[in-house]
Parts: sequence; structure tokens; C-alpha cells
Amino acid sequence: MQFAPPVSKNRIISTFPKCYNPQACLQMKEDWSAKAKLVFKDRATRQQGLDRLKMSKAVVVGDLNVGKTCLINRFCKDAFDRDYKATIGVDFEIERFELSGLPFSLQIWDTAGQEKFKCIAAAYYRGAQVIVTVFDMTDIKTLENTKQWLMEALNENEPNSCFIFLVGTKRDLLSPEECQRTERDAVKMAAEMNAEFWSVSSKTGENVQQFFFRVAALAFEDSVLKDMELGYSTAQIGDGDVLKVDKTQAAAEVKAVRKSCC
Ligand SMILES: Nc1nc2c(ncn2[C@@H]2O[C@H](COP(=O)(O)OP(=O)(O)OP(=O)(O)O)[C@@H](O)[C@H]2O)c(=O)[nH]1
Repeated sequence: MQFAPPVSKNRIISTFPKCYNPQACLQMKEDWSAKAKLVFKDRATRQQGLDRLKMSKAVVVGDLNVGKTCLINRFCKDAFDRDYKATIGVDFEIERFELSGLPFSLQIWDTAGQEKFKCIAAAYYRGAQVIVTVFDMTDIKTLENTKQWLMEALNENEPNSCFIFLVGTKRDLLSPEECQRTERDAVKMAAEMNAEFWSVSSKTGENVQQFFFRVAALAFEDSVLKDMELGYSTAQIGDGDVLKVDKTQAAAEVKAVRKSCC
């Protein structure tokens, strides 16, 4: 029998993570829902398999050069690269969490912002439980383009099935006044997109972990509640297929789609 390695200490989430800005927040509550807490407490249901690995899929979209890869790398590898290397098609990371004592994995899909790679990236939007639309806080055009990115990602998913986030990167490059102004614009955009807004810096790491914890908590709670309604438990990606947590298999699929698209 194979046992999963223990979740690293800095991926343990015991209290419900707060939003960044209450004016652009998906859920204002400060704790897990009462229903979800019931599941966490119910050891009997755990033994019946409700604590089997749950997995959600998050896709990260946005213009080229806005900082999607850096955002993911800061969280997953605690690294930052000053040099720009375009993402070719897609890439992904799997992060394992422990939330209120239960295991949870988040697949984070990094997609290319360059037009020529769009056909590859779009093939991976399906089955997302979370859509993260990213813009560069130093380039307001990229904020306007997030709507288009969101529409394309939503087109591949069931209506109302995704949590939507709007993330402004590179806040380290702005003065406090510029940051405030851009955040005001972003909050308006977030309202139009039904999104939760976050302002981060992958260079300094500011707000990056808090953002991904929030994503993980909302996605996890949503899966638990859906499972409860359906009365079963599986390792599932969004509303999509039942999947094995197999990085090699997923990597092979990425290769195959790249090949067929190119
Ligand atoms: N100062 C600063 N620079 C950043 C930050 N995030 C990203 N960058 C820089 O912005 C450039 C683009 O970052 P990437 O993460 O590669 O951009 P991307 O959105 O993944 O680009 P594509 O793969 O083409 O879609 C790189 O030179 C990064 O070093 C940040 O928070 N602060």
C-alpha cells in the first residue's frame, strides 16, 4: 500500500483565510460553513472515505508578461525569476494542503499569454473550479483585457461552476498612491466580473501565500459541500472527470496536446 508523504507544515490551513479587500470579496464569512464543519468533525464519515484525496483545478490566465508564471513559482517553489521566459502552451503544479485536518490538492495550471499559444492553453480551461485572471498593476491595458480572458475560460466551463479571482501583480513597482488608484480600478472590474480581487508581488512575496490559501479554502469547502449533496467522495477535478493524482500522466497529456496543436 502506498502512503502519501505528509503535507508540509506551511500548507496546513486551520482557520478560514480572509479575503484581501471586502469591497471585492467572493464570500465575506470568517469561518467554514456550519455544514462543512460537520464533515470535518464527523470521524465516521472520514472512515467511510470522505477524507480521500480531493483535488480541484485552478487555471491561471491573462496577457503575456503579466506575471502568471512568477505568481505560481513564488507560491510553489518560493522562487522569483527576474528574466522573462514565455510559457509555451501550458504548465502545471500540484500543491498539497491540509485543511481542517483533511487532505486536499490543488492543480494550478499556468497558461501562455502569447496569442500564438492560445490554442494549446484553451484546451486546458475545461473542468476548472477556479479561474485566476491576472493583470500587471503597472500596465492598465492588461486589466481591461482580463474580461476577455475570463470569457474565454468561462466558455469552456459550466455556468456558475467556477470561483473567479482577479489578481494584480507587481505591486512592488508602484508607489502607495499609484497602488491605491490601480486597486480602485481593479475593484470596479472585479465587480463586473463577479471576481474576488487580490493585489500581490511575486518579487517580494507579499500576499501570495494568503491568496493561494484563500483559493484552496474556497475550492475545498465547495468540493466538500458538493460531495455532501451527492453523497459520495472521489478525487475530482472541478465538476469534471474523476482523476488519479498522477503527475506523469498529466505531463504526458500536456505533451500530446502540444503536439497536436502545433
Ligand atoms: N517587479 C516585479 N516583476 C515581476 C513580478 N511578477 C513578474 N514579474 C516580472 O514580469 C516578467 C513576466 O513574468 P512571467 O511570470 O514570466 O509572465 P507570464 O504572465 O507568465 O508571461 P507568459 O508566459 O508570456 O504568459 C518577468 O520578467 C518577471 O520577472 C512582480 O511581482 N514584481
